[in-house]
Amino acid sequence: MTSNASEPNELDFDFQLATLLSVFEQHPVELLCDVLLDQAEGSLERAIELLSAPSVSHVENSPLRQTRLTQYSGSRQRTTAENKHRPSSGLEPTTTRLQETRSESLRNSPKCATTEDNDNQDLPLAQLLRWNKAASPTKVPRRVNTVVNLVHPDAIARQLPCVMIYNFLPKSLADELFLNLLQESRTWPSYQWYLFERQVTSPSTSTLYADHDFPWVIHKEDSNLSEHSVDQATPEIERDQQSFTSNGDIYFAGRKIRIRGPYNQILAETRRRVEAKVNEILSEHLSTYPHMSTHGPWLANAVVANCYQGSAQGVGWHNDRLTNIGPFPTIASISLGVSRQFRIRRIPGPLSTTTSGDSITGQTFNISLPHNALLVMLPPMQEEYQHTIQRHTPMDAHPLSSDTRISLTFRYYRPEFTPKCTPQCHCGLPCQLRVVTKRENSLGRYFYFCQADQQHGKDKCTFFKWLEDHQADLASQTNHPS
Ligand SMILES: O=C(O)CCC(=O)C(=O)O
Ligand SMILES: [Fe+2]
Repeated sequence: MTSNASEPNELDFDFQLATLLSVFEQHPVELLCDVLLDQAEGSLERAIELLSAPSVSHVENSPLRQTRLTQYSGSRQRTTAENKHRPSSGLEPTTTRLQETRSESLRNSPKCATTEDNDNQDLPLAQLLRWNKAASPTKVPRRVNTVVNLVHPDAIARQLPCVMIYNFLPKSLADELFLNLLQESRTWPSYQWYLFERQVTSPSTSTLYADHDFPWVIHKEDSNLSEHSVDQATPEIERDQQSFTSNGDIYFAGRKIRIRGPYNQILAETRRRVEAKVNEILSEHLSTYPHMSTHGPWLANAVVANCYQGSAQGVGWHNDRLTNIGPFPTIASISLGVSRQFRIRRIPGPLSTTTSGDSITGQTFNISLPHNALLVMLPPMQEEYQHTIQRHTPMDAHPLSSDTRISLTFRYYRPEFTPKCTPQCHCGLPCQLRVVTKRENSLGRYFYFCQADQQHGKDKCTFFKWLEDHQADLASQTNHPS
C-alpha cells in the first residue's frame, strides 16, 4: 500500500474503495463509499481515520455515493484512448468484489439497503448500483469485464507465467502436513501495519518459517521475543517450537516479524519435493525466461504460511515483496484444506497495453486452489501481475478442516538480498525494493525506498536509490574495503 517513490500515486476512487474494502471488511460497501466521498471528501487517509473510530455504524443513502458507485461500475466503459492515459486501477476484480460484498452487506445491514433517496424506489440497491446502460448519455465501446476461470494446467500455463500441479504431494503427506499446520496455526498472528498513520490488521493470520540455510545468520532464540516482534506464540506451543532470530530485523510486508524454524520433518520432506519440482520447471522454462537462470538452483529456504478461517478471510490485491527475494523471483505455493479462489490480474501500466495501445488490464483470471495443489509462480509474475485470495466466494467444506485453508508459499531468500545488503533509508530502516511499472522511461528498473510509513505510521523519508547503483556501491566496497 505504500506509495511509490518514483511514481505518482494513483489513488483514484476505484483503488481507494478497494483498499477500504480490504481493510474494513466488517463494514458494508455503501458505508465505505459514503465515508470516503462525503465525510472524508475523497481523502483515503481521512476515511481510514473516520472508519477506525469506534462509533462508525450508520450510513445515510447519499446521492453522491450512488453516482460514484454507478460510475465505479460504469467506468468499465472508458474508451481505449481514455484507458491509455488513465490506466485502470483494477476495476474488474474490485467490481466483482463490490458485487459480492454488496449482496453480503445487503443481508447484514438492512439500513444500507434502502433506496429512499433514489427515483427507482422499486429496484433493489444491488440493481441500482450496476451501470445503467440506458441512462448513459453517449454510446461508447464497452470494455469487457470478464473473469476467466482457468482449470487445466495447460490453460493456466498458456495465459500466465504459472505452472499448476494438482495432487502434488502423496495424499498422506499432504494430510499430515495440513493437520500439523492447523495445530501450529493457532499461534500465528494477524499482522498490523499502517495505512496513512492508522494501524490496520490483516484479516488472515500468517507466519514465516525459515530452514537451516536461511541466509541471514540465525541462532536459536533463548530469550523473549524482541520488543518489536508482533508474532506472539502461546507459551505451551512455544516450548515445542524452536524460534529463530536473526542478526538483522526481518521485515515482512513492511512489518518486523519473528521467524520460526528450522523446518520440522514434514516441512523438510515437503521442501525436498517442492525444490525438485521447481528446479525441473525452471530448467524447462529457461529458453522462455532466460533471466531465471543465473543464480544456480532455486532453494525453498523460507516459507510464508497463511491461514484463512472462513470465506470472510482473504488477502487483498498485491504482488509479493521483492526486498529479500530479489528481482524475478519464483514462488511455489501449496494449498491445503478448503479450496479457495486465487485471482490474478495484470498490473496497470505501459506493460499492460498492447502495441496498438489497447488496454489488456480488463482480464482477470481465476484459479481454484484445492487441497494439495502446487502453483508455481514464475517470473515475471511478481513484476507484472497482482494476485488476491478472493473473499466471500462460495466454498465446499473440506473433510479435514471444514472452512479453513492454509497456504505455504515457498520462497528463495537470496543471500545477496539479506538486510545486511539492503540500503538503510534516512530513518535508519532497511529499504523496500520495488520495480517501476508505470513510467515508461524507467520501466522495469528496480529501486529502493523508505517503508517507514507502513511500519511505524510515520512519514516516509525521501531516500531513493536504483538497485543497480546500490549494487555498484556494494561491489566497489568489496573491491576497496576501507
Ligand atoms: O494464500 C495464498 O495462496 C496466497 C498468499 C499470498 O499471496 C502471499 O503469501 O503472498
Ligand atoms: Fe502473495
